[in-house]
Amino acid sequence: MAKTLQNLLASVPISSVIGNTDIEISSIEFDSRKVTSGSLFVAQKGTQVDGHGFIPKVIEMGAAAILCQDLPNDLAEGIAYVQVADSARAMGQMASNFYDNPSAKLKLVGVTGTNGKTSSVTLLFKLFRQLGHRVGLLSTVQNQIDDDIVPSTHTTPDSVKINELLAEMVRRGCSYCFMEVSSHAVAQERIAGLTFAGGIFTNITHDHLDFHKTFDNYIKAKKGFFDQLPKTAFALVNIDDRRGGVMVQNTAARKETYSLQTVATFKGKLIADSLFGLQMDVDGQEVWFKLIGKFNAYNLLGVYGAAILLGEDTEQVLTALSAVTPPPGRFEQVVSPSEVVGIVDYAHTPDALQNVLETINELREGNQQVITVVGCGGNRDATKRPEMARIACELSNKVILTSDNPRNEDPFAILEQMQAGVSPVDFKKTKTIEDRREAIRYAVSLAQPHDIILVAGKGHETYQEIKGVKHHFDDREELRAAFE
Ligand SMILES: CC(=O)N[C@H]1[C@@H](OP(=O)(O)OP(=O)(O)OC[C@H]2O[C@@H](n3ccc(=O)[nH]c3=O)[C@H](O)[C@@H]2O)O[C@H](CO)[C@@H](O)[C@@H]1O[C@H](C)C(=O)N[C@@H](C)C(=O)N[C@H](CCC(=O)O)C(=O)O
Ligand SMILES: Nc1ncnc2c1ncn2[C@@H]1O[C@H](COP(=O)(O)OP(=O)(O)OP(=O)(O)O)[C@@H](O)[C@H]1O
Ligand SMILES: N[C@H](CCC[C@H](N)C(=O)O)C(=O)O
Ligand SMILES: [Mg+2]
Repeated sequence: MAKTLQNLLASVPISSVIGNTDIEISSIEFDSRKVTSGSLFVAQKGTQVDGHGFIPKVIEMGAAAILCQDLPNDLAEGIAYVQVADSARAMGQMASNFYDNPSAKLKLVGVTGTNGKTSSVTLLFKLFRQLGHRVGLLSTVQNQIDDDIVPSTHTTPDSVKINELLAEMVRRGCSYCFMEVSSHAVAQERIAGLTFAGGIFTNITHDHLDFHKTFDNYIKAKKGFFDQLPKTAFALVNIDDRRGGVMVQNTAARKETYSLQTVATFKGKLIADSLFGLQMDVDGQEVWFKLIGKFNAYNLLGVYGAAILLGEDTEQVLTALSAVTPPPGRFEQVVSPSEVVGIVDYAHTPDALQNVLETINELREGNQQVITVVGCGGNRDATKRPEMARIACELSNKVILTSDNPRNEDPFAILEQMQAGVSPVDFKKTKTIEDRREAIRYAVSLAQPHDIILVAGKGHETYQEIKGVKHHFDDREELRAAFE
């Protein structure tokens, strides 16, 4: 189909059009800096600036058309203007049209929830490859098209990027794509216009209140994903989460559930959990998995359920899934020569930190001490800071509070907010060392053979972001170096 503005507007609700829509569009851009000759520029109202202010500039740069919510007072000659109620939403549909609706040409499954998205989509990706399919992946750690890795900048990319990647997946013969759907992505309409074959809900707990303001808004954003699923899709929810039912109350999709506690479409039971893996009963069959912790029992069960709903065979799914390894930076172990167990984990929310520390406490022997190194990100939800420090103290023998991507905030101010969550009794077990490298070295200096050091919050990340600059930093490398 020719990429004319007219064609790109198929299924887009329009308020008004000025100018000729029978023109070729070379690209869709929402960032003025990327506009070239023939681009459609999408003006969006962001959290920092209003993209409408760049309209005169992009016309100078050669834009052929403008998609906007507010028409400018001065209209330029020879430019097409399309006014819509929500430019981000319209852009999603237009991006799908631009790339010939790739999401409808493969089976696209989205995973949403506060924790477990990366873990679940990575398990699905590895599982479906094991089952012999060509698969795509959109995740926090990386995007992947069959064998090729495409670096990831967001948990969920913008709608143009999503469609570009999906189109490439289709071109390369992928029949499935598993993607993370963040709450930001739903709220900012990054998934508008996509055709999903299924959606999975893992859980919802405290995070991102800086962006969504209230927990209710955050729930609504996640629920928004299920509200827009078509009736041909499945909506698979963790029914053990209090909000599992609410998520799917207004969905047109087929509702399915998974649980470790109650009656559900997919029922599991945790039999044993150790530092080497999990033993579970899944729909009446006993299976060993290579992942650790009860939270991963949930991820595995959701993944298993989705695979069955996508038409795979139970036996084959369980056999393949039992061999799958976790994504990088999720309970990743780095063991020292004296057998101090370092664990690098991406727990960056109170719930994740609690889960991972509870898991460690359940698995440790009586004489193993738990030393936790943790920080909280700058320019992110500040309410989780005291909570995470409190949880770290409650569940560890020693806690070192440190920095985790301070971004544009003062790292010491973040640390003070963390310290506010430490009770007077716990104060003597904490130490604050702003420099993360020093913090990790100090933790290692305290550890006796067989002790456990949890380094939480950065997982797979290979940088420390300070004032807009990403400095190379990798918790796993730091642990290895400190162990030497
Ligand atoms: C808070 C947030 O989500 N911000 C995203 C948002 O930026 P924004 O609303 O602040 O944009 P803005 O700077 O105000 O600009 C408004 C508009 O003007 C345009 N502009 C701006 C400047 C210019 O010179 N020319 C121009 O045209 C911008 O492209 C934009 O369209 O839209 C941008 C373009 O799509 C995103 O890159 C940006 O992500 C930032 C980098 C970010 O850090 N986002 C994080 C919080 C995020 O999205 N995280 C989630 C979930 C994390 C998780 O839990 O896994 C994710 O999905 O990654
Ligand atoms: N199902 C789960 N429930 C609770 N905690 C989990 C679950 N799965 C993983 N975790 C914990 O949360 C951390 C992050 O997991 P994961 O990266 O899968 O989540 P995510 O939802 O992709 O996070 P993000 O929002 O940053 O993309 C893990 O390192 C682990 O500590
Ligand atoms: N995707 C999440 C990850 C946070 C990871 C943590 N290391 C931090 O920087 O806060 C976010 O952007 O909020
Ligand atoms: Mg993720």
